[in-house]
Formats: sequence, structure tokens, C-alpha cells
Amino acid sequence: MKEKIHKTMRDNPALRWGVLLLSSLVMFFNYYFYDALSPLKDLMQTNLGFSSSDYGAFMSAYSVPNVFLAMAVLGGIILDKLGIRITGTLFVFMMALGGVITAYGASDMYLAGGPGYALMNSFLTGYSPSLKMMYLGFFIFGLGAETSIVVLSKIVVKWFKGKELALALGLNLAIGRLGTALALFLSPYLIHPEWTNAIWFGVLLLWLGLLFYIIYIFLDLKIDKQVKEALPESEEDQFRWRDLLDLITNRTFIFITLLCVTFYSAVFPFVKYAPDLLMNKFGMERDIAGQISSILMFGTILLTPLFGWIADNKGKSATLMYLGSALLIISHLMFALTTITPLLPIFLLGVAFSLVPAAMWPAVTKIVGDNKLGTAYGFMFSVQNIGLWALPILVGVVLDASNPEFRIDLKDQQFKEIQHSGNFESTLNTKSSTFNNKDIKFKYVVYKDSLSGEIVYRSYYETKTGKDGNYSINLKNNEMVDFTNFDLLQIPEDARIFIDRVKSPTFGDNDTIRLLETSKFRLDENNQYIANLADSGKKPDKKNFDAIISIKDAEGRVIYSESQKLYVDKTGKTEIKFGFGELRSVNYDALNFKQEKYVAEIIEPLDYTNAMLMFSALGLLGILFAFLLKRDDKVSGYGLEQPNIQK
Ligand SMILES: NCCCC[C@H](N)C(=O)NCC(=O)O
Repeated sequence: MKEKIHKTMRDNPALRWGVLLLSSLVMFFNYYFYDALSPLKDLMQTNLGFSSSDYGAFMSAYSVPNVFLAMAVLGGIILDKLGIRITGTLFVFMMALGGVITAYGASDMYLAGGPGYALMNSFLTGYSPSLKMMYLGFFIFGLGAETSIVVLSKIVVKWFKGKELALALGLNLAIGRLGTALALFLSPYLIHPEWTNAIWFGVLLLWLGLLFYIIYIFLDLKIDKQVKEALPESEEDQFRWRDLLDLITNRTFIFITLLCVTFYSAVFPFVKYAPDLLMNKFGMERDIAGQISSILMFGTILLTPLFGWIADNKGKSATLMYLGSALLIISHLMFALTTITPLLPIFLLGVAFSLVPAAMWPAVTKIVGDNKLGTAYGFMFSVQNIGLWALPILVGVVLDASNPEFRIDLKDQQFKEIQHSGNFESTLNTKSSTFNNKDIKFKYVVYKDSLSGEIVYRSYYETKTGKDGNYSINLKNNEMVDFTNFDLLQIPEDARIFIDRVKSPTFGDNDTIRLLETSKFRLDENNQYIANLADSGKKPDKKNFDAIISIKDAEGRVIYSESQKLYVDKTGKTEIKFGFGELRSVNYDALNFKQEKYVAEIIEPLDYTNAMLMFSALGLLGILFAFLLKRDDKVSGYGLEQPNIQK
């Protein structure tokens, strides 16, 4: 008898790959937000008063529900009971909600006493209200995120089973990792004019993810109807407690789970600190540090499929995992003990982070079989989250312990003297000699008062340390100032305002037209000035244009300069709001820190040696478990060294 072939939407390649695109984008936004804050560690320290331990605790909030509520397992059970549509919407919504709460906790509105501030200020008073609100936000985000990964993988399996499943799962993960890479790359550029914009951008993506998920629901409803007509309901993928028991009594599975937790703990938490490490140890700018950290993830997108192909066709999965763990240690030790260009250890880490996942996840299929795969991955994710929870905290604590005096408070008298002379001299307080005879970057931060933590001035200085870590800074060389409160400026009577239209942003100063030069100007109480470009006869041809606005003294020295988008009305008038654009330069001598209440500090670079040694120790554990796994495979005969594809 001829069997009737039911065609479903799964058989339409455009629809199938379209579903993969939707689910991968949700994955991408998930991974993006997870690392959107990684290049902003120092900004959380200076703007929110976080210590490294606070930062670590905040980052680990993601994993708390996954460890203590075993969400990746529980989420899998909920998924079986409530189905893809309800579970997915619920958990993707949680990600988006968690994102909003995280960003809100860092916002000016919240810091000014917005909703929830008083409540967060009323308990555990040793921790800042921002830390508590952001912790709650990242907790809810993590609650949604890990279970969402389980749901998204299930969607891919649903549409690709019996078709290009391995490729689809690989692409799904690769696009997720692209999210991490882009977050590390993009966040440093999104901190202007307000640093929290970089967080809000990630939040926007999470809500876009929810929208994409809702679009997917319509396709899911339709395919369920078609599949029900075509096939009887399958029970084989459902969660069973008995499966879990089988898994945790399987020694090979335990070894691979232990390798998973040690290996991933030395990678994902490292990424959370990587931009800060590069900024502190190598004195890099934030954007370059973000770009170099992102190479790691971009690299894995290319290399994981390559190593996956090797494991599929040539075998040697256990050896590949062993090799990856060895590279992990070499890379972390390089960061800890050498000052070799960071490109090399980052590259090695990228190779390691491609080798182990490419070999490990498919190897689980051989150990547990297809029908327990959902439970196995859920369990591994939950155990893995123990590491993703503990490591950021431990690294933060180790950083604080190994850098007890990296923030030097400038006491009143010292602050006044420094203002006058512009000179500051000190010696680095670190135990390691990594920072001796090196070009190092320091931060100088002035706060309005000790309570609010509101920054009024921040600049960076590069100087060479001596053989014992001694250094001196001349505050007047403030070419790298990134923030100043406009109200600090003392503008002389005979100063002039200059407006230059930027013709091409690429060439900046070298391609400008002078539109206005005016003396005897008055700023109103909001530091606004209405300029009349019609008077100068240089009305720009465009209504909106990029401008450089400068205030110079009578001798033509720049007192203050910023870039702003200006709008010119029909009569030729344009309104300048000083202090709202992107700061370009400020003359230190024109700053007036005369009020008594300012608080200032010099922030030295953090010594990451001990933290990186800790990551190396984890790598050592990883290699031990990889060795045990390889040895055990010979006895248990799962064939981890055999090709995944049997010819
Ligand atoms: N969103 C970043 C953390 C993802 C952890 C996730 N449980 C996982 O293991 N993903 C696999 C991978 O290699 O990215």
C-alpha cells in the first residue's frame, strides 16, 4: 500500500530557513545583552561607585536562577507542559523585562530617587541601590535567557529534524555568538553622549526579540495544525525524571559535564572582564579593547564549523577537547604572566573556544542518545551556570583583594595643591612588576560631593612608570578628558564663540567652514546661546548640520570645545546648548574647582595577574577532566574518537 505523504511547512525551505533566522535573531539579542555591559566595567565603577566585587556579583546574577532554581532543567519541564508558544513568550518577555530593570537601575532617573530607589536603599545598605536594582534586572534577564536558549533550540529541532539539523543548530549558536562579538565591539561607541545608552540599546534589541518571537508564534500555530494532521503526537522528546537519574549515574556523562563547567567558566566570565583587562594592563582605549575582545567571538564563528567538520568526518572528539583545554591554559597564562601582544592569547583562546564546543556538544549525543538529549543539555546548562555564577564573583573579589589601593583619594589639601601645581606623583601599589617601566593610563575623577557620586570632571592620562612603578601625572596635559561639567568653566569677559560647520565627519577639523565668530556673548542660566547666522552671512545650506562649537580666549587659546548637531531656522537663528554635545577639549586652567565639597581620586590601572592565574587554574581542571573523559571513553566504548558521521 502506498503511504500518503503529508507535506508541511517544514518542507518549504524558505519557511524553514526563515524560522531559523527568526529564532537565531532572538538568540543574537540574548547573547548581545549578556555582554553589552562588559566593556563598561570602569564606567560602572566611576558612575555608580561599583567595586570589582560589585561588578562580579552583578554579572553573576544572570546565573543565580539557573543554578538555584535549575532553570535550564525546570524550563525544559515547563516547556514540555506548556509548549513552545507559552513558554517561549514568557521567557523571552522575562529577558526583555530584565533588560529594562537593569538599564533603569543605572539611569539618572533612578539615581535621582525614581521609583524603587527608596525601597532598594532600605535594606543591605552596604550595597548601593543601583547594584541591587541592576542585580534584580540581570537576575530576571538570566531567568529568561537560559530557558529561552532551550526553547529556541527546540524550535530549530522541530523544523529541521530529519533535514539540515546539525547545520541549523550550528548556525543558531554562531549567530548567538555574533551577538556577543557585536556587543563587545559596539558598546564602546554607544556611550556618548550618555553612557547608559549602550545598555538601553541592548534593551531595545531584547524587545525586538520579543516581537520576532510573537511573529514566530503564528508560524508555530500553523505547523502544529499541519503536523497533528500528518503524524501522531510523539512522546520521545519529553522530560522524564528517570532519564535524569540515568544521566547522573553515567560516569562519562559526568566527566563531560565537569569539562563543560570548568571550560565555560574560564571563557564566558573571562569575556566579562576582557575589555577591562585590556584597558588596564595594556592601556588600550575602550573601543580598541572591545574590538580585540570581540575577535575571540568572531573567530569562533569561523572556526567552530571547521572543527565540527573535523569531528564529524575524521573523529578525535576527545582529543580535540583535550587540545582545546591545553590552549585555554596557555592563553590565560600568557595574560597573567607576560606582556606579549594580547592578540596572540586572544587568538589561542578563540581556537580553544571553537575546539571544545565543536567536539563537546555532538559528543553528548553519543553518550546519552537522541531521546535524552534535551534533558542532558538542560542538566549541563544548569551545572555550567554554577561556574558562570561563581567565577565573576571570585574574579571580582580577587581583583579587589589584589588591588586594595588602586583608588587614591585626594584629601582636601592635596586636591587644592594639585589644582594649583597640576602635578601628582605616586608609586603603583601592585605586587606584580607587570606595570614597571611601562606606558600606563591613569584616570582622574572629580565628584560633586562624596554622597551623590555625581561626576563633574573625568580625564585620562598616559605616563611612563619607572622601574619601581613610580609615576607622575601633569593634570594640565588633559587631552583625554571625556567629561566635564560645563558649570565648572570660568569664561573670561573677552572670550569668543566660534561655530564651524563640519563638511565631512571623516575629516573633522580639517574640513570645516567657519560660520560664526562672535565676542561679547551672554549665556543664559541654562548655558544656552542663540546665534544668528544670518548676521554673518554664512547661513548653512542644510537645516541640520554637524558643528564644532568652541570658546576661545582673547589670545585664541581654546577654553572649551564640543561637537553638536545644530538646527538653523528660517531666520538664520540657531540655539546652542553648551554641555549637551560631545566634548572635544577643555583647558584645565579654566576649570574652577573652588567649592569645598568636591571629592577627587586618581584611579590606577588594575593588576589582573592573580585573576588571570585563577582562570589558568580552571583551565588546569579542564585538562584533567578532558584527560579522564578520553581515558574513560576507551573503557565505556562510546566511540568519542570515531567520526560522528558513520560512512
Ligand atoms: N548567553 C551567553 C551564555 C550562554 C550559555 C549557554 N548555556 C551556552 O552554553 N551556550 C553555548 C555556547 O557555546 O555559546
